[in-house]
Amino acid sequence: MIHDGHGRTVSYIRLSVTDRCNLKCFYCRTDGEECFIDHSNILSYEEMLRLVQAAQTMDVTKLRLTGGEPFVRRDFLAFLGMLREECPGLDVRITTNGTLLGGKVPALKHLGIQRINISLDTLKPERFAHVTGRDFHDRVLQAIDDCLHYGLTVKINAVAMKGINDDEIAAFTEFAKTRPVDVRFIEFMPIGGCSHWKKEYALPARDIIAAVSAVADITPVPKHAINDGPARIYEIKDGLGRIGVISAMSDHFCDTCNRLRITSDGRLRTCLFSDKEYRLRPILRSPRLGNEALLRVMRLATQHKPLGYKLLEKRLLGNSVCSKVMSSIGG
Ligand SMILES: Nc1nc2c(ncn2[C@@H]2O[C@H](COP(=O)(O)OP(=O)(O)OP(=O)(O)O)[C@@H](O)[C@H]2O)c(=O)[nH]1
Ligand SMILES: C[S@@+](CC[C@H](N)C(=O)[O-])C[C@H]1O[C@@H](n2cnc3c(N)ncnc32)[C@H](O)[C@@H]1O
Ligand code: SF4
Ligand code: SF4
Repeated sequence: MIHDGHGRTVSYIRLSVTDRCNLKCFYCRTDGEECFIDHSNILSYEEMLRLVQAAQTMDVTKLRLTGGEPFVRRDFLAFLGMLREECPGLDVRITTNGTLLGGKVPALKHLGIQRINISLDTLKPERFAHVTGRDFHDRVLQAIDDCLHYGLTVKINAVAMKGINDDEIAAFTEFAKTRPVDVRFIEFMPIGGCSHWKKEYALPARDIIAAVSAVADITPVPKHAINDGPARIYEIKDGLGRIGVISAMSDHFCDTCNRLRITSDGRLRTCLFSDKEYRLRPILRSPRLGNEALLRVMRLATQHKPLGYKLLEKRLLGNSVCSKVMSSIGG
């Protein structure tokens, strides 16, 4: 088990397989012009597999595949197959916008995917189109139903924004009451050079929980396992599902942070809020350097993993805590 300089252990990698996405959620893709990483700089699946295998030797047990939109990348299912074959025992999860899942859920099940996080900020179709730029609300609802039908564990991610979807907390609570899903409200984070974040959008977790409590009887669930995510989860009395909050802004969870991020062009980021990156691609592509060199950098990076909330307090970039957009970091 590898420890960082603040005594935390790393057991979880978030790997972005692409920076491309078929949606343009206004809180995430703030890059005005379409500006994607050049194909030649995107890691091949073989290179990604090498990174994952190296991470496993550092006792990483959980891998989340994210993006951009992971299902936009060609042969993504084949990559899942490679991971299943080459990394048995690894807990592989996916975070997706759900819009491209149509017809793929049986294959996911077959490939051993048991858990999936699907983003859905609103239960209103017109609002969905307004927030994401595409009219795909039906597809996401269908994807959630398909995943539940095939027995996958589903978490819903909803970025909570005052003036945008704060009037839907009761509706989402009902959604979680009537389906076996965790609906997690995420506080809007000021990520990306020209982030659209404004304090007027801020909806702190305590206000969300107060609004949920007004319509349901909820009880906090204690965290148990090292790989429990950053969400604080609440059971709903007589509900099939649960409600959660990811309070990255108002009540940070940096002291239990157990994760590293790798972008699709092979840059290791030790904190969502820090622009400091460690370039793994040149090592992967060097004919001279092997896994030992990769591991050396990964260990060194981990030692210097910061406490993100301190960067948030400083907010050196004005509105934003870091310059890279969320869709190219992976969330
Ligand atoms: N600040 C911060 N936000 C995070 C971190 N990990 C995840 N998030 C945010 O939480 C939201 C949901 O992330 P997911 O991709 O669903 O991953 P997760 O919450 O770790 O998932 P689980 O392991 O299923 O709980 C996204 O907006 C992420 O950016 C983190 O370490 N720090
Ligand atoms: C960057 S997306 C990538 C995966 C996939 N495209 C999706 O939407 O689930 C991962 C998560 O980051 C969240 N996210 C994006 N921008 C955010 C922001 N500024 N603040 C909080 N969460 C954000 C999204 O809602 C999503 O749940
Ligand atoms: S990466 Fe995810 S959150 Fe960002 S624009 Fe695409 S679908 Fe929306
Ligand atoms: S802000 Fe950085 S240190 Fe804090 S929980 Fe997120 S990734 Fe970890």
